[in-house]
Order: sequence, then C-alpha cells, then structure tokens
Amino acid sequence: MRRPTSSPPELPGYSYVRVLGSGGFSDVFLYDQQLPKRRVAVKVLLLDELTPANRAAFVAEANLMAQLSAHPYIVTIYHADVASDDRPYFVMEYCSGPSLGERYKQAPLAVADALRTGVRLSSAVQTAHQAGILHRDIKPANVLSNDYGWPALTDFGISSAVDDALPAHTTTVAGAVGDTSTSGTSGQVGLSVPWSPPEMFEDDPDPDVRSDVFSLAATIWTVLAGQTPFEVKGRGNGTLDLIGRIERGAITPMDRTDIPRSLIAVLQKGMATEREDRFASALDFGRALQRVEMELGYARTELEVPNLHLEAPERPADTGGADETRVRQVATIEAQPVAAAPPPGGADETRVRSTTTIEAQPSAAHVSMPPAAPSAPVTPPVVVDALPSETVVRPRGPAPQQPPPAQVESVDPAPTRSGRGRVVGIVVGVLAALVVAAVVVGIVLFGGSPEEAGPTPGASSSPDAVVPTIIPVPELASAATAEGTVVTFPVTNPDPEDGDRLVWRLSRADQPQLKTAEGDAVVVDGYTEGTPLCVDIMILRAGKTSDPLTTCYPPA
Ligand SMILES: Nc1ncnc2c1ncn2[C@@H]1O[C@H](COP(=O)(O)OP(=O)(O)OP(=O)(O)O)[C@@H](O)[C@H]1O
Repeated sequence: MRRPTSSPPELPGYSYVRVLGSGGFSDVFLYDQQLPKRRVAVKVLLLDELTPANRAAFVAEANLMAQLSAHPYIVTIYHADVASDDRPYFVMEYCSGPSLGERYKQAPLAVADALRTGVRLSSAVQTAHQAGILHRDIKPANVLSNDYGWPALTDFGISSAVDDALPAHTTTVAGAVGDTSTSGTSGQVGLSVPWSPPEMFEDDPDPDVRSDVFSLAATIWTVLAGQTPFEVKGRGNGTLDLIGRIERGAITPMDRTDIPRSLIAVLQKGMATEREDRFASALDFGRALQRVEMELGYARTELEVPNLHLEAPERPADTGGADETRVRQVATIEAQPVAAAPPPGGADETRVRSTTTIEAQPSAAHVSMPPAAPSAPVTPPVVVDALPSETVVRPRGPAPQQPPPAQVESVDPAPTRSGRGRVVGIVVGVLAALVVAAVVVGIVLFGGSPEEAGPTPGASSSPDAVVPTIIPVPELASAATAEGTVVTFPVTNPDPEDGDRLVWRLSRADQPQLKTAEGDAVVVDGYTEGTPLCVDIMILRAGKTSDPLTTCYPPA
C-alpha cells in the first residue's frame, strides 16, 4: 500500500515546489534554489526511518553519488545536510525528463536511441567500476533523464535499509511482472529480479562488474522490447518464474523486426548466464554497442570514461608496467550498518543492503583487450585477471527455491543445467537457432576491442559496414550566435575531403532525423531564451558520419 508523502522540510535558501516521488525510505521533492537560481531535487529521509543505520546509509548514498557526480550520465549531488526537523536530506540535480522506466512503458525506444543510451550508461557504469563501486540495481527506473534528454544514472544501491514494506527498487517481483518496478516482495534483498543476473540468486552471491553488465544489457533489452527480457506475455511472470528463466538463460525473443542481429547478439552476450561468457567490463559492452552504431551508419556515441583517451587505440595486449600508475586507488566505501536481525525464519531475514565495494578497476588505459584476431576465441581482457573481486556482499537470506520443473513454461528451453550449470546463449522458441548463431557470430566478431577487431560486420551484409577510417569531428569556428529564435553555429572541418557534408540534429532523447547544413554553419530555428539549444554536428563522408560535436547555445 502506498504511504502518504511526508511533508517537505523548511530549507533555508530553497522554496518548496512539489513532490517528485517517493522511495521506500525517503521522499523526493522539487525545490527552487534561490542562489544560484535553479530547480533542484531534494531527497529527504523519512521521519519514521531515522534509525542510525538508515541515517548512515543515507549519508553513504550521498557520499557515493558525490564521488561520481562529475560524470555527465550520473545524477549530480550538490549538497547534503540535516533539516531543522532532524531529517537528513541531499540536494541533487533535478532530472526533469521521464525515467527510462516510464519511457519504455509508453513506447519501446528506437534502435539508435537505445544504442546511444546504452553507450552512455556503459560510460557511467564503467566510471563507477573504476572508482570501485558496483551499482547492483541497474534498471530502467533508475535511469532518469535531464533537461537535455541525457540519461542520468541514480540510486547507487546503498540507500535503503529495508523495512516490512520493501522499497520497490530493492525488492524482487512477486506476482505479475506487469509493473516490475513497483511491486511485491519475496525476501530477496538488494536486487530487482527482472534485471538481475543469475549469480544474485545464489545463497552467497558474489557480484562483480559483470553482474552490473548483465543488468545493463537487460535494461537496454527492456527499453527495446518494451518488456523485461525474461517476461513471457500470457504466462506466469512471478518471482520464481523469472528466476527460473534467468537461471536457464531463457530470454524471450524480441517481438520486433527492426533490431539488427548484431545488437541482439551483443545484448545476449551481456546477459549470458555464466559471467565468463559476458563482456568483461561495462566498457567492453559499450564498445560493442558502438560497433553496432557504426555498422548501422549512426554517429558513434562517445564513451565518457576517465582516462579513456590515454588508451592508444592500436595498442596490443596490455603490457602492464607503466600503465600501473594509471590505476586508481581502491575507493573504500564504508559498509552500511546492518539493521537489527529480524525474527528468524522470516521471509525478510536479511533486509539491509550493505555497500558493495570492489577494488577500483584499472582505468580504461589499463583495460586493454588481447590482440584478438577476428577469429580469436573470446579471451577475457587483462583486466579480468586483475579484476578484484573483493566484494562486500550484503547480508541476505537463503536464495529462493528453484521453481519445480512443472512450473516451467513449455516455451522455455529445457534446463541444461542443474542449479547453476553452464548455459550459454540459450534462446527461446523458433528464433533460437538464429539467435544462438548470432551470439556465436557476436562472440567471434566482438571478442576484441573495436580497434583491434578491425572491420566488424556484425549482422550487416556489407563487409565494410564498419569503416575503420577516422572521419574528423567538426569544430566550432567561433562562438554560436542567436538572433531571435535562430541560432547559428559556425563550424569548420579540420581535415576536409571532397564530398564531405555537415549534418546535424538536436541533441535530444528522441533522436531526431539528421539534417544537412548549408555551407559552413548549422542554423537552427527554435531557440527560446532560458532553454539551452544543443545540437550534435557531424561530418558525413561516404555515407558514414563522424563522432558528433555536441554544442549548445548559450554555451554551458
Ligand atoms: N534527481 C531527481 N530528479 C527528478 N526526480 C527524481 C530525482 N531523484 C528521484 N526522483 C523521483 O523520485 C522518485 C523516488 O526516488 P528515490 O531515489 O527515492 O527512488 P527509489 O529508488 O524508488 O527509492 P529508494 O531510494 O528508497 O530505493 C523516483 O522514482 C523519481 O521519480
């Protein structure tokens, strides 16, 4: 049952506007900040939840998000304090757009949009991993969007001490999966079943970066499919149904014809049942999505990961040595205090999530792939060995029981393992053979980094679908100017070739069509004062586009 929203606290320097939403332990309100003037979201711990453990968890969430706040695709924290009524709160970036959870329920995302979102989220998740933080609760509802339509990852998984009414984002789904983000409890803690990897259902889960990769892939699958990957329409989608399918790798085939097989293969690999069969890092997953973008002729979305630029694209296998200095320190996040143990045997025995820490991943500069020939088998990149798996796992109860075979839907493939045996690339129904083939192709073709793999045709019929030549990124020739509603962005091509053309589109979540610019400037009508107008400008050469120059008027 929904609880009433708490009253917004009096905060000096801020005026209350309205309620934005409620979590299990906190409410989020919109305020107007007076100086500097801007709208902010303020998350306030509930009065009823002011236990020392919850306070500590709340503060830990703020600290952890602050550590990652500079990232463009992670919600920014501005400030944290305790209100005069003793409730802790933190002030964060107001994300005015819908969450991915809201968006996919309205309509599945276009392929280009999902790819762009996937690469951006991969950047955010990789950045968290490099800082030593596992998110552990990546799902569409935890991806908000800001004024520019950019995704903003939130809810870093340490905020909730779970009470009788488990907060939606930390619970599993009982009953129908129709509203996967809001319903039910099952005694599982700290995970959202529809997007959780199978290892999270073990008695003593030991998640690592590949667990987040699974949830990331499941999130992108969800926004493309318009439903969660293990949900089967018209069949039982309760917690045990889902867990059974997740453990068997029984992904429901996508009911869309416009999704390239290469993208399906990437997502399948991201959601492989065994972690060894997944991408070794969020960075690798993001790169695989970039390859699909290139295969489809879309502009490649940048991976915004610290120190990524230090990685020489053509570098062969990691040589260690000098690179070691680039490895960031282990980020130590204090574990969340454990709440008093509930009565033994209760379904919610271990309700409190603790912070999950991992050793900081090497920076991207250190994460190099093996020198994979296109036909090379998948070899974990060097980082896997170095991958630290010191994970502070939350206390938790026993794993839920496997569904008995009788509960398994007939459309699911027969389990090929007992418990958590090895299953790779299991798919469902008549598309199974096709998709498995695509997975194999994906594994073979995507085993290496894009730089090493060279042309990566994926599902494209054209062998040169990925053009290895670099198309220069356009540069701003001078500052953009506005006249009324018309903004002019003067642009230069740093390395022009005959036939080059400038193309552009508004930087928006709904991925408008590319337009061709006349001459050396992009002229956009539609500026309104007070709302930045942002565009992605690219050079079009031989049917391929360069990376975008993303620029705004007025400049940020
Ligand atoms: N920065 C923000 N900008 C806009 N809306 C936000 C922001 N942060 C949270 N919200 C809204 O408030 C709701 C509750 O946020 P919260 O982080 O508490 O969610 P939760 O994950 O469901 O709860 P919990 O933190 O207890 O797990 C969200 O679903 C979202 O709609």
